[in-house]
Amino acid sequence: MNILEKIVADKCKEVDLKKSIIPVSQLEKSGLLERTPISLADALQNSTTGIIAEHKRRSPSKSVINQSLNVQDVAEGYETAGACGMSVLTDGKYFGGSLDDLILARASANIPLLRKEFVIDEYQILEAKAYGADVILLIAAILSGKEIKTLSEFAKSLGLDVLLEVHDEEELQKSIMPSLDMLGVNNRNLKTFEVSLDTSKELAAKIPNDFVKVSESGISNVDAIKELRQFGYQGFLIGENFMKTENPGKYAAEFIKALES
Ligand SMILES: O=C(O)c1ccccc1NCC(=O)[C@H](O)[C@H](O)COP(=O)(O)O
Repeated sequence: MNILEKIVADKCKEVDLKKSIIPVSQLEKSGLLERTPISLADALQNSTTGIIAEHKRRSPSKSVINQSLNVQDVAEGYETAGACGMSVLTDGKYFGGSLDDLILARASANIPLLRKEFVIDEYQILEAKAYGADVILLIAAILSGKEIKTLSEFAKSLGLDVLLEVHDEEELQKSIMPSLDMLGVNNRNLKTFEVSLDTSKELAAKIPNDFVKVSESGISNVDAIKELRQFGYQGFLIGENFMKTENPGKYAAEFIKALES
């Protein structure tokens, strides 16, 4: 089994357990689904920088990145820095995240929040909305075209934006559908962890212009963003480069200032 298969196998068990503890009917009755989400796609289209800054404590590829930070400080720092949106990893076993992180980020920042999760079930989308997210991620490498359609249409019915992530042309071809808002190209191969920004450059022309293009992973400097913009990218998801510093918000502010100059 590769790491992605292991994550998905664990996720299936986790979702089944959660459904038995907090059933869908309870989530629906909670009143938590009433909030009107903020669109990340709109924010990216109206932005001059397009930074989506991530909260990421650890990862399968890098092990520990930063476990000593308070998620509320990070969220506040990212908003003050001028990030367009924030990505919050909610997987516990592999990334050290949780839904509590999402709640705390929501309480501290009024920018679009992406629930960064391995979504395989509508239940996780309901959770995303209930805990304050504005956007969900769907990963083409772990879903069929039919699943992408069902899950993205469900997210849209709740008013959430959908970011669909691909890593190659085959994943892209099975995924293009009107219920997606943003198409993200992950520069990291999630099976081998190899990272190359060429992945974004090579796939750019194959992504229809109806979608906001987002480049994800391995972005560590302003010049890389300036180059990716030439390929039509409007969003840039950055995790480790911010999170490995003592003060991600302060570092993101310097990064964004440099991007604007
Ligand atoms: O980051 C990993 O090691 C990883 C492994 C397996 C599945 C997903 C993984 N990462 C999720 C992401 O896509 C990144 O956190 C995100 O794009 C930011 O990447 P980076 O700026 O390189 O931290």
